[in-house]
Amino acid sequence: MAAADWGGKADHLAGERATAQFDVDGMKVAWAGSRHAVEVADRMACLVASDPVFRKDTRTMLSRKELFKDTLKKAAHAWKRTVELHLTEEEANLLRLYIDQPGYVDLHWVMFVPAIKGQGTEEQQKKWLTMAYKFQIIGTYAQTELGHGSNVQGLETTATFDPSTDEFIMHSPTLTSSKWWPGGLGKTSTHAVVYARLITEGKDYGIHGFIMQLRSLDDHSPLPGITIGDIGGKFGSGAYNSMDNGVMRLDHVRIPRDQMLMRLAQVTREGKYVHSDVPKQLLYGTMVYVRQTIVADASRALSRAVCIAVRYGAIRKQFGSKAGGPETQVLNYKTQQSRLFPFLASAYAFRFVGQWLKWLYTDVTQKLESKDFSTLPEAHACTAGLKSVTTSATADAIEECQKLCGGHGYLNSSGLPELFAVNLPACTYEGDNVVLLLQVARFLMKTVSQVASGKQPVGTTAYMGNIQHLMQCKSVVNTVEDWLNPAAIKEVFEARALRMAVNCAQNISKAPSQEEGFSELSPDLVEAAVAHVQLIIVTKFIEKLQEDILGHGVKEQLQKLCGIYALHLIHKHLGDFLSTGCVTARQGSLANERLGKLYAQVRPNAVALVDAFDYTDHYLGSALGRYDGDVYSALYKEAWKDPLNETVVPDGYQEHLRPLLKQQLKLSRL
Ligand SMILES: CCCCCCCCCCCCCCC/C=C/C(=O)SCCNC(=O)CCNC(=O)[C@H](O)C(C)(C)COP(=O)(O)OP(=O)(O)OC[C@H]1O[C@@H](n2cnc3c(N)ncnc32)[C@H](O)[C@@H]1OP(=O)(O)O
Ligand SMILES: Cc1cc2nc3c(=O)[nH]c(=O)nc-3n(C[C@H](O)[C@H](O)[C@H](O)COP(=O)(O)OP(=O)(O)OC[C@H]3O[C@@H](n4cnc5c(N)ncnc54)[C@H](O)[C@@H]3O)c2cc1C
Repeated sequence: MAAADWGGKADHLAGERATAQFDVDGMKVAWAGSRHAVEVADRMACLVASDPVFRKDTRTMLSRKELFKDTLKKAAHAWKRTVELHLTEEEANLLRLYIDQPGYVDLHWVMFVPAIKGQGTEEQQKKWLTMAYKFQIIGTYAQTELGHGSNVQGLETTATFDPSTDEFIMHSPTLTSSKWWPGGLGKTSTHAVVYARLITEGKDYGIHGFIMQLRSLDDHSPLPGITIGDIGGKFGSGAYNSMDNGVMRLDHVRIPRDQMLMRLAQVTREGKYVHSDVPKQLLYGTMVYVRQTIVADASRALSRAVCIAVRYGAIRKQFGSKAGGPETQVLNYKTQQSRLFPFLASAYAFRFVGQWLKWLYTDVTQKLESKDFSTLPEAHACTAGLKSVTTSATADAIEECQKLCGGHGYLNSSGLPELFAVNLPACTYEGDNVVLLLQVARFLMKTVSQVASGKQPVGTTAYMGNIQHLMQCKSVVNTVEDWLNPAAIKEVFEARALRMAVNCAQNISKAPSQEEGFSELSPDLVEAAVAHVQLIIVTKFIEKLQEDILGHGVKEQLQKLCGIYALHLIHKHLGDFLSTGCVTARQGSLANERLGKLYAQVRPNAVALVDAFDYTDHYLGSALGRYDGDVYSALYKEAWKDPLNETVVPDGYQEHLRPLLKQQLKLSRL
């Protein structure tokens, strides 16, 4: 499909494609999840690529105002096309994805609507979602404040119930209580779910969600008592600057009582606070939902960076043989392979774990609907942990891909700077990654103590039940080939994760208090959480390989990638594996040897493995990652689009350059 917008010109990567040892179409299905998923993604990607309104090749050259207006134009056009073409929800989501420009619509669909769905009563859903689905209102998720983001319980905005009028008074009592960051709040949203401390009958009941109208639906001006604006430019050109992240202060703004989201708790007409029989953590349900979607975003972003670096690495040549032979493709350097192929493997690993996480989320949601809350802690730990590990790895990998592409990777036209700038904040939003890993660690410490008291753990912590074996087992690996055995790989990952968690639990128990111990050991706890999450990713990749995978050679390639993913982690975290006694130094070096062999086996398939991501040139947005590999013409062409090249002699020459040169010339003649 990527060839569709390539137009059948000379394929500089044809030789690379000819060496592939597997069926690329089959791999596309494995990556996308189903044949249907490939087809619908293709259709939506082509729809976007062929529509001039969705062009993005000069995006990084636009001023903030131009970029913002361009985002409004694209969002409105996307909605028009959605309605005209009667797109399904799945198609509309993909359309938004391939437009590839962060904007208010993301918050509307990904947070505002889910917050009302999860926390609103049926009546509230009917009222607000009806309008939201038709874009009669635009909503955002206003939780974070200038003074607090991670510590949600520390938010300061108040919602004080006034029984005399049956209203809540929404107020920002301090500067630090100003809402700060919500996407779309700055200039676009007409409504928001605002999180505030609920105060009734003189008592503070903590954080709850409220629907507020922010702007007039006639002229878009802020409603009385509401001060609102954009928080300013962000990292990188283009990138997340298309989003109007906002600041908002509330001055005793009144809203009707029925605009408190009342599924989890209610305030009666008399002002009595009533809590439903559901866990209060469901207040955080929207974040669980979004964290799950962010894992899929991470695999997509990583795969785009890898696609660019692999294709460019196959085109770029540096240095020849001493005998004056042809120059070497940089992708053939072993150092490039050992830096890049783990990212290729990680992209596939994150994709598959993201598909599993989506399943887990759906399963938990169904259980919650029938009032079974037992799997909520695990869902929280899995979404928090996977969001954290995949986004951190992705941001680091995109940065490394820039270096893998040398100087040209630093150009905006490579697509990498923008990709990095857009994905970097995923390490922070929806929960800072370290804060989230500490949540995972908290869950692990609880599980360890439950195991100690004889309770059998389930789900992703089931391995902890095998504590007798895993605390003392020694890896059976004795040859390089033994590292091909998934059971041997899984065992060392399980043993490492369990031993790190148990070590932490034992050390915490020596501290004066649980809280002090947790705080003192938090760096170790974060590492234990990472080990647990990496185990989940490795396990889900291995489980994926047990499914029916169609297409010649597809499963074999995935087996190699799974091996690379697991073994590169053993190599990278060898200190953990050695210090916990899970592998010996010799086994560690055998793993590294195996890794080198796997890189060599993947090399002839590398370009085809990134083709299987099925990205159009439009979506990839990279002169270096073009499907046809015609990199140099593209770089050359892109350079001339820069506004600096609009004139031969630059603006500023007469005022600043000419006088300087003339003066220096005069001085030299003296
Ligand atoms: C195909 C689709 C295409 C779509 C198009 C693509 C577009 C993609 C767009 C993507 C858009 C993304 C946009 C993102 C915009 C960003 C938005 C935001 O950032 S919103 C703000 C997010 N804020 C946070 O995440 C804050 C982080 N902080 C917290 O979550 C919490 O405060 C805390 C968990 C860190 C601490 O909370 P606290 O109440 O103090 O908790 P305790 O530690 O005491 O825990 C109490 C108890 O609760 C459990 N817990 C905590 N969180 C949860 C949860 N979420 N679910 C379930 N349970 C939870 C915790 O484990 C404790 O349990 P216990 O049993 O007591 O141990
Ligand atoms: C691009 C972007 C978009 C966003 N969109 C929205 C939005 O739409 N709506 C919304 O409500 N919010 C939004 N946010 C806010 C976001 O959710 C918060 O920034 C995030 O939750 C982190 O909180 P913080 O900024 O308070 O960081 P802080 O908590 O102040 O973190 C600062 C540092 O302290 C560390 N730290 C904090 N607590 C602990 C701890 N307990 N133990 C150890 N270390 C700790 C962190 O690791 C970090 O290194 C957005 C943020 C960004 C960057």
